[in-house]
Amino acid sequence: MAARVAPSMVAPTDDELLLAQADLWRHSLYYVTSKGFQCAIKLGIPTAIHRAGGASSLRAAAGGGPPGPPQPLLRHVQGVPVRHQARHTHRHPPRRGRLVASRPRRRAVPPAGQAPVLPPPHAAAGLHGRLRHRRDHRGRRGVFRLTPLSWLLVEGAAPMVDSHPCQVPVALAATSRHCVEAAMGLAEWFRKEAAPSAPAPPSPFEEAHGAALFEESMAELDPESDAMFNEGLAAHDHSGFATVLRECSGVFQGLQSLTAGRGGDGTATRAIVEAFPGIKCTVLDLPRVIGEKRADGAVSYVPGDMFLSIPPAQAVMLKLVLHHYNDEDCVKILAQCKKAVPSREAGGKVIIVDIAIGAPAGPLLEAQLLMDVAMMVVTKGRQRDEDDWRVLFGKAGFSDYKIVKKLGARAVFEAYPYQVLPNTTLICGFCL
Ligand SMILES: C[S@+](CC[C@H](N)C(=O)[O-])C[C@H]1O[C@@H](n2cnc3c(N)ncnc32)[C@H](O)[C@@H]1O
Repeated sequence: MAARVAPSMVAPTDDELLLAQADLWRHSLYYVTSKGFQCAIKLGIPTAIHRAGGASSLRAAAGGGPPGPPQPLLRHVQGVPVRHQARHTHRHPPRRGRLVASRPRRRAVPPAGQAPVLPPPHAAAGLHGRLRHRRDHRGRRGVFRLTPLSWLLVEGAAPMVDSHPCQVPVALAATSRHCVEAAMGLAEWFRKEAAPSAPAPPSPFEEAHGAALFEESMAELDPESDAMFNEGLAAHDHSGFATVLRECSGVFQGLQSLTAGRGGDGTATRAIVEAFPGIKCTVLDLPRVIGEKRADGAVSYVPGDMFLSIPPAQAVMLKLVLHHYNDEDCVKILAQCKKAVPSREAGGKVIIVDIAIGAPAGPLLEAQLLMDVAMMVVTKGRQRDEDDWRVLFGKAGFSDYKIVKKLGARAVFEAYPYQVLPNTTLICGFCL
């Protein structure tokens, strides 16, 4: 039986329906962009172009001449992170190739009550579009060169760009079957989440694989995949930290001591000491990560659980930590931070490096929104916008906070404990 159209409903026009059909194809097939991107990385195309001196034919980059991958196949690899070196002459500076194809259309703010349309996932990579054959100034066809993104994907060398370790492990982890399978269970997971009486389910990742990402259970279940995820995590977390130290030097200047909560292998902490040799730094991480190590030049290592206690210091740094957790757990962690630092007057503060959703519309905002969904799929965490951060710091009992600087999709915050003034009650910046 045909569905009836209520008199108040206005049916879409033919043109709208034709566009809707194209939208349906796009939304159904965006995964191809991600998988094409993965394919380009697995073929080692950025590395090969780099080895060839920065410009190469795609066939050569993807495995040499015959019998390398057939050109028609390569042409259809979506999201290859390279661009054409089209008509490079001194008079005409190199033009960008067409790999960054159609820009996502601006979407109007949805009417009240209507769900916003999430930006197209592939747009976050800013890479979609087909390779087009062009000739360079020597008449060679299909010559490609590295884009800024492919600089991050060159393997086998020291970081190509200051403080940006190779991001191949990040891309391979994010596009792995583990993450894709977890996302495929989202509808089932939402049903469980919404069930009124049932306990909240674990993350979709844990539901799908029976182990929690970045936790002991994953190492026990599948050590090889656990190692892959941890490698991706380290590359992700360390990328761009030198920029933070340069651009936000005031956050660290004058500090006497700092504890890095969930400090991992201490790479970021060692970079702090290198840039600010006067700071006595401590890395806190789980016993299985710290092992027997207790000191490494100016950095001390303490095994422990930050939910239980954090080694005291003038500042505690939580770099890319809180987005792994829901608000309840964040409040517990921040409570331990407050115990670990002195009053604001004595320079006590918590330094937070994390995403603050709210970039202007475009690739940065799309990346932030996709990272929000990704955290929901793989952990129990989320990304937060500025309002969420304000509410969280308030709930955790901090007197005030400020965003020191936004750097790309991330932001650097300082949160201050209550200021205790003589003969006064506590001052709370959130209430004044
Ligand atoms: C995403 S964090 C690393 C981020 C790190 N702050 C950075 O920016 O490089 C991952 C680390 O958190 C550690 N970790 C997880 N739970 C922890 C806890 N309860 N207490 C301390 N460390 C923890 C893990 O062992 C892992 O090394």
